[in-house]
Amino acid sequence: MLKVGFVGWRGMVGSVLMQRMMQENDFADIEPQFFTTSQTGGAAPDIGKDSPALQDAKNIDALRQMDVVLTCQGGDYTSEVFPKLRAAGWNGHWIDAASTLRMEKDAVIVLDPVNMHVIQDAMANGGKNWIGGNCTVSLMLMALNGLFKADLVEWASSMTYQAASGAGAQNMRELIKQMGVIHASVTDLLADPASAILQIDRTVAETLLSEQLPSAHFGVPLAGSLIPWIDKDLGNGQSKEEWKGGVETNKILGREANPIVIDGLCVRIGAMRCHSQALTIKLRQDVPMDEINQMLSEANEWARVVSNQREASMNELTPAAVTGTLTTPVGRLRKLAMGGEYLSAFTVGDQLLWGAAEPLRRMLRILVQA
Ligand SMILES: NC(=O)C1=CN([C@@H]2O[C@H](COP(=O)(O)OP(=O)(O)OC[C@H]3O[C@@H](n4cnc5c(N)ncnc54)[C@H](OP(=O)(O)O)[C@@H]3O)[C@@H](O)[C@H]2O)C=CC1
Ligand SMILES: N[C@@H](CC(=O)OP(=O)(O)O)C(=O)O
Repeated sequence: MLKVGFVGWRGMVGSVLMQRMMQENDFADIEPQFFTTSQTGGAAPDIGKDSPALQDAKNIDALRQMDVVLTCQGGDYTSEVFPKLRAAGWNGHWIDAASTLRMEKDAVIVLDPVNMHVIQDAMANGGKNWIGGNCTVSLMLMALNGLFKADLVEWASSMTYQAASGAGAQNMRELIKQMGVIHASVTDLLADPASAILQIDRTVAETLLSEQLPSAHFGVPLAGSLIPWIDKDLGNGQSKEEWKGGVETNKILGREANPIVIDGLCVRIGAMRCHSQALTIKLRQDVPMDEINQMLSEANEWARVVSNQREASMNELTPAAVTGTLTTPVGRLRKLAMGGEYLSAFTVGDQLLWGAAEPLRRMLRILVQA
């Protein structure tokens, strides 16, 4: 059995990974060892089987005993520990949720329903570094897999509606606190059916910009507003999140030499943990809608086409409907007024499942079954 060291298992992404591994009985086929940056010697989590006490996640000698290290601890941890571990001669498999190593030459961005061929090629060539993709990119590729498989995408523009969870657990809490403060500022007015809506609106607008609104994590209001910038400013008008859309998509697809142009704007909205994206896709040819629907729905078992009708879109194509599930529905599919080669699409996916934990869990299974 492979000895697998888990780091970052109690964080938000790590907890979702633990839940999924227990649901799929993955722990039955590995020898787990849990690591920590803060509670060395503490008890391992309850995963339905005994595992030894927590070890120090910075202890290179302890990590070297593992066949696989799977980390959801974050980029700072990866930057500090990964080079030391490799320098110490460790030749095991490193599976990571953080972005740090994604664009390294010897790293594969893993999303096996989309790029199993890339993973298999790397394994055959001795690849050892397996990195989860950016959530927005992975969710877009899961939903639109059929079009990429058929090499129908000439270019795509993705306009995103990204959930608070992408910024971290504290940001999710802050979003709800902001909602609470906004509601509290107008509770009396709401209770009075005769109160003027413009009075309510004015009070809410003042609250959004007041000191009362908690904004230590987002820096600005998200509830009742949005934030049209995610991740670093690259200095050329593009955010780092937007840059990832192009480079990571092409790396996942294994087509860096012949890239598809992907670009757009990334926006944070007040959803909890589902990212949504509106896409304009330029097809290489004018393919009929029934063929497009079929390609998309047959591409993998999680992509599901939602018919482009009001009721279905409102009920099945929203963060509220998709949260906590592994489906990556795609809808609002129609040819745009620009012509038969221009397709619109709207997709939603759980940012912590296919967006973060699930590709890592499945990469571990691939190694276990190899
Ligand atoms: N959030 C996201 O959407 C995505 C995140 N990632 C990557 O995953 C990394 C981890 O993200 P995320 O899971 O959101 O990070 P968290 O902040 O939830 O967890 C990170 C670590 O913080 C420590 N920690 C301290 N206090 C607590 C607490 N009260 N509860 C739980 N953990 C605590 C834990 O380490 P210890 O047990 O050692 O103390 C934990 O492993 C990110 O930095 C990023 O690189 C990747 C894709 C998406
Ligand atoms: N940046 C993403 C979340 C994330 O962690 O992305 P990455 O793994 O590429 O750093 C978001 O804010 O929604």
